[in-house]
Amino acid sequence: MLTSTLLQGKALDMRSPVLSCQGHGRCLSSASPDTSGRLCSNNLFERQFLGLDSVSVRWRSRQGKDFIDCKVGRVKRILAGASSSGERGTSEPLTAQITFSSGNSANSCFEGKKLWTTAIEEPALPQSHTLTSLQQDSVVVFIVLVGAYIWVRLFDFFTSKRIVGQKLSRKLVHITSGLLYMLCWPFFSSSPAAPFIAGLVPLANGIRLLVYGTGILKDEGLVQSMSRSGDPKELLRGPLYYVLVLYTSTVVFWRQSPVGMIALAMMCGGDGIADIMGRKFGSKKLPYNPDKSWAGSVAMFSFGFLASFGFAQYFSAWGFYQLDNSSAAIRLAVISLAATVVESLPISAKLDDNFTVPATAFVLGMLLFPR
Ligand SMILES: Nc1ccn([C@@H]2O[C@H](COP(=O)(O)OP(=O)(O)OP(=O)(O)O)[C@@H](O)[C@H]2O)c(=O)n1
Ligand SMILES: C/C(=C\CO)CCC[C@H](C)CCC[C@H](C)CCCC(C)C
Repeated sequence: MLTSTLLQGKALDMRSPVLSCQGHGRCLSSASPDTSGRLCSNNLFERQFLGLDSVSVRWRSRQGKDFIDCKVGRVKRILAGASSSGERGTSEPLTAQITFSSGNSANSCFEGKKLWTTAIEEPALPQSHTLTSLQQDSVVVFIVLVGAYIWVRLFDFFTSKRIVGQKLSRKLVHITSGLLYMLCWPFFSSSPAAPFIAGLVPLANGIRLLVYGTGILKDEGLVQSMSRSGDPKELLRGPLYYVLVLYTSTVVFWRQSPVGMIALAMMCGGDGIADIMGRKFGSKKLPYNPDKSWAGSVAMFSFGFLASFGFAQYFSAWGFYQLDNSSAAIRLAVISLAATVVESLPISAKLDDNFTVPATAFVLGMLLFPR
């Protein structure tokens, strides 16, 4: 574990954080205040470091002649920089996202845009000791691809053995596939190529749906567990939209923004549970749509909100972003309500829920959770 010693005797610039010099490496002379840090949303400050594996930060803010010690900032995430080859060499710059907060209003400790940075020269680890980003992503994507194939085959089996009815099987695949896929996102590397490698999973399943949906190949089990009517062409609608939304959320938003996660939580969790609860308890129909019910919509709002809030905690725990829980809860509730209202409209015949629900979440998510 690295030990840390704060830079001593540095006349702190107004509201400039002091990055500690730490580790087994040799501390180089501290760099001059560097304005290259990028002010991220939600109190994240991103800064490229040379050769660092970890930094610890203490942010002090001067108010008059006194300093206010903010809560010790901590490194949320070291995002390994990658050279063109996608490999991280020890000489490659790293990006650390660091959170700051303070005993008083965060702003007073966060207005600074300058960082004192201290680079540490570290002995280059022999390549054999470090799994390169590409190796890590290749292993993870292979595991998830196999997992996806087995997961869908499992429901084929349950359906064929009549352990689970065809309608319920389809909905369980709908609910669980995307959420399980999202749970795997943190295991990919922090290379810029990682989301595109992870996106191979929905892409491969989309190709599978195209091949079986167009009849190029036949697979009765897959069709039964993925369609309502048993018509292979149905794979080219709801299921195909579903994997396209998974792919879009992965490559456009990935884990750095909650927007993609919210769309998947609403499409997979919310819309999926609406069907199950609506069919079971949906005796009271909506006044403007006899095909949908209050039970289904209430279930969609509740489960969609809980799923998105839960995944927000999950990704925050991994350090990908830091959300203020009360503010995030309100924004997530607004998005969940909007997506639920859109899903309840009598438009499913023309516009598939697997398009309208995530589209609503994408638009509102980008407005309420700007990058
Ligand atoms: N708000 C909702 C949503 C669904 N349902 C119930 O669930 C059934 C299927 O809902 P729907 O969203 O139409 O699912 P599908 O479109 O069939 O399935 P998918 O979204 O996977 O295409 C509806 O007929 C209804 O009985 C409901 O009662 N209330
Ligand atoms: C029936 C479905 C939607 C209609 O509303 C769901 C279709 C599911 C896809 C065919 C399979 C998707 C697999 C995921 C991309 C990856 C899941 C990985 C995880 C580890 C199970």
